[in-house]
Amino acid sequence: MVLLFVSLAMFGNYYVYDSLWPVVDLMRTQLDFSYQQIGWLSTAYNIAALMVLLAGGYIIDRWGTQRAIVVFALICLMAAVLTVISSRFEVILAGRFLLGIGAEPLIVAATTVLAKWFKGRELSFAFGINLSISRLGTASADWSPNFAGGLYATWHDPLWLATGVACVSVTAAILYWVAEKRATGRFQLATPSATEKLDVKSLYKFSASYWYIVALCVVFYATIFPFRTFAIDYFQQAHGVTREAAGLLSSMLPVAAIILTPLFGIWVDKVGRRSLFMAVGTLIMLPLFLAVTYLPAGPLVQLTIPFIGSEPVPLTLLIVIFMLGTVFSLIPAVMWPSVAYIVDGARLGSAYAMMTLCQQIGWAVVPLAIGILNDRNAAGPLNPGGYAPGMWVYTGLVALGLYFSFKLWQTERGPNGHGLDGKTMHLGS
Ligand SMILES: C[C@H](NC(=O)[C@@H](N)CCCCN)C(=O)O
Repeated sequence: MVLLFVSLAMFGNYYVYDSLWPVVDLMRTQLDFSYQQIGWLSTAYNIAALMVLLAGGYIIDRWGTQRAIVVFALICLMAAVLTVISSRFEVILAGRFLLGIGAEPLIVAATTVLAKWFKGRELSFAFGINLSISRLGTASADWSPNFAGGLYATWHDPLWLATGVACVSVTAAILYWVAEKRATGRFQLATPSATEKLDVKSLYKFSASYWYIVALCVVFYATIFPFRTFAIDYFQQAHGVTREAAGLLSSMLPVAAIILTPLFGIWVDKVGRRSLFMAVGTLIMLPLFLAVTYLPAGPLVQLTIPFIGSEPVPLTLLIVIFMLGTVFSLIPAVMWPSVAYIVDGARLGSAYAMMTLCQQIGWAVVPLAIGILNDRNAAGPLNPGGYAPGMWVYTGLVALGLYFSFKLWQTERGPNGHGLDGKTMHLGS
């Protein structure tokens, strides 16, 4: 029950975050927002998250996970309301900032709960379930133009729906509190160690391999999340597909991740070669953004997601997005657990906190840069070529990722390796 309720709280959290992307075109036409302003709505979340992550797990440790999760879910609900109640850009921006304050610590608190309940038992499986249910929130937001198409006459109605989903998140958080309270004393729970706290003093001791993984993490998420920010609008404007079809296409990323991430996890656990998998994933990703930009769209094919919708989409887009979804499953499935293999247990919290902090910095900068580039190049249905510079930025970032993953692979094959290129691995102390 704890896993279910915490995952439902995460479902709401991911839904609210991603609910903005299907209304980008409406915000541009009805509120006259520029792409740069849309970029700011993404960046504001990361700036807030950076500030909260710097405070570390202090609040969670002090309040306990029960109170912390309810409070963070309530902050997400207030953020959802603030994002929708006014047409003023500053108010919507404040809503996205508040969301960053609530959402990222909620993710940290949820991770702490899982560690508390499942450490020494089925922790990886519990993480997998939790991440899949969270990504279902992302997919549902992408599907909302299909199952709630009637709301898409205005930019605000879909965001009121997101506010309703945030209420589900708060309810789930309260139910988790009740469930854990009732279970206290009946189960022996682990006390999570310094999980997710940032211990700055110990950072200089991390190996080169760790920093290559962090660098890959930065460029990977600085590519994939900003691409998702603009993807639905980009498919509509540059490829002329409907919002419904664009939503289905965009949802291929989280849908692939829901299905493939656990499968890749099992595969990699079996065969090892983690650094090679990361390099191969990055290599597959390299041509994809240029492919959507320059390849012919190809014939229309029917994309059907059972119970959600069925829309005609260009074949080239479908193939590219499916490949991107595969990479979105492979790299996180290999990258995050790899850290646990090369950093010893006592410093794992700091290692993950540092990685998440760096992730936010890259993820903060790129949407803004893409927004500015789209505006400067007058990107739109009359000038689809205006989106190309942004696509080159993504490609440049992936090329950097390829360099980092190659360096990681090279290091791991040498005398300073930790066995990430080997077949079998043992977890650090
Ligand atoms: C596991 C990883 N999670 C994150 O990167 C979080 N810090 C932010 C997720 C925000 C999604 N709305 C992932 O999702 O791959």
